Amino acid sequence: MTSLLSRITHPDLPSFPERMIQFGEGNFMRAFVDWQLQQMNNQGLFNGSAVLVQPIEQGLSGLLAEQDNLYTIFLNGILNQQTVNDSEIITSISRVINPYSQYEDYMALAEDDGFEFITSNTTEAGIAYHPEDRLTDAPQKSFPAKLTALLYKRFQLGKKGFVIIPCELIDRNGEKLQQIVIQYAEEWQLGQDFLHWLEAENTFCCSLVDRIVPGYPRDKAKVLEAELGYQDKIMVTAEPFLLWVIEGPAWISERLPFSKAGLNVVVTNDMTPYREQKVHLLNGPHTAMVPLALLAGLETVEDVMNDGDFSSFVKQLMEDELIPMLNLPKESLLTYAEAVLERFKNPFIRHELSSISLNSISKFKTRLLPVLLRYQEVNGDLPKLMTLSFAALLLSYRGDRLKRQDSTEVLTIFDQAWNNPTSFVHTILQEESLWGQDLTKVPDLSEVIEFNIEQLEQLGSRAALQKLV
Ligand SMILES: NC(=O)c1ccc[n+]([C@@H]2O[C@H](COP(=O)([O-])OP(=O)(O)OC[C@H]3O[C@@H](n4cnc5c(N)ncnc54)[C@H](O)[C@@H]3O)[C@@H](O)[C@H]2O)c1
Ligand SMILES: O=P(O)(O)OC[C@@H](O)[C@@H](O)[C@H](O)[C@H](O)CO
Repeated sequence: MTSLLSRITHPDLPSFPERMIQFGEGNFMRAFVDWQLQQMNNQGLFNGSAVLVQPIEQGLSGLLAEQDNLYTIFLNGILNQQTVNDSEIITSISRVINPYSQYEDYMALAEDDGFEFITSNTTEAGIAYHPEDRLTDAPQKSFPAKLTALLYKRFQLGKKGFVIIPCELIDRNGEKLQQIVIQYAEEWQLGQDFLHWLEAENTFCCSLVDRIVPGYPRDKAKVLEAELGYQDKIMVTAEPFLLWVIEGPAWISERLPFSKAGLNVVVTNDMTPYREQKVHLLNGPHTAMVPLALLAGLETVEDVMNDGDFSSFVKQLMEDELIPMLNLPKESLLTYAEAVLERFKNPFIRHELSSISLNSISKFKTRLLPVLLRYQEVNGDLPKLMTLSFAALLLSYRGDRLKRQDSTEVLTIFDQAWNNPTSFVHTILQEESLWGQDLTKVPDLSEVIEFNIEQLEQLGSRAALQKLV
């Protein structure tokens, strides 16, 4: 039996002073932010580590502590025409605090002048306002409430603020986080001076992240451990490609010298085009392929890309239905789309369709629906491939075919609608809490979805798709 990765098995690994507070210890943050800190440290450009704060009660703090906060990252794929198959032990996390059992340690972070940066990824659900949160809770439930309590203590101690860069995949994440912090400050009556300090001493940035991180390599962990010669319960796999767009002042690039370290980080005063491109041309096709491919029995993004019918679907969806609707230079969209197709084909990582399917309804709403509606407005008819995927999504949410992974609220809406099969499509499309509007008002949409569901049921997903590609 090999030993668990730790500073005992690897006594010569370096440590760095704490400079960043990071909310979120999930796969993505460890393969994205902490990996980038490591690259800057490797080049002597940052000399810093992150303290991780576990945002919810259950998480990886125990496993990270068991491994002295070390873990291995595997980068596998093709970058700039070169095959990359690298592994590295990440040493840029100093410790992990679980505020549910270590609230005092958490609040003590406010006392340390060494901290300059705050980052986060608490999923799309994390940047939310919970009215029941109070300053006196230990800890508060929501991430923004926890952050407000920490910032307030920092202010009371008369210390400088932070550069705050959330990575959650929601639009205008930095502004949204700032708004909720201000809402708590007002609700908790923390005073005008604190509100002024928040504004003057802190820089909230919006950011957009891009790196495919399938996470723990369940299928080959044992083989990898045998190769490494140690056990690692929190190893993480990712693609080599990375993009971080940070909307904020130019001086951020000096204090966080990502670009100097050769990392693909853009600091800009307008991240909108980058977001449009990524959310609609990468996340959109992911979300569109999932229900059709799962119904056809495929398991991974790579399976989709190696399948003639399904890869044609993805390519045509991008070229015929998504790109023409995006308000960006066509050439750059085509170049981006080509790069995304290459990334989807990555033969070295196993990106499970079932993991992408989590919360597919809200993903469809943000990643595809705006483009579908724009297409209808511009062309006066509906996009064929997107509506087939939409039909497959509704079919897969009936609960009689695929395992669904979504909130109880969403699943209850579908279960209730399916109690009356004849009105199922109408009831679901009408549900404004799912789509932000009544979709039965979109010309022809109900009929097209009804027709596509029939096709999918009668012919199966592959044959229904073959009629269109
Ligand atoms: N995996 C990828 O390829 C990838 C790429 C870009 C962005 N992302 C985004 O990153 C997010 C996390 O992905 P991951 O792969 O690290 O998942 P993960 O399950 O490994 O980590 C999830 C993290 O979010 C926290 N969290 C979960 N629910 C929360 C809640 N309700 N409130 C506060 N915190 C909560 C958890 O504590 C954990 O730190 C996802 O929302 C995803 O959209 C993922
Ligand atoms: O991470 P999710 O579940 O929000 O979405 C699934 C994928 O579309 C997503 O993880 C992409 O791989 C990622 O956004 C690429 O940067």
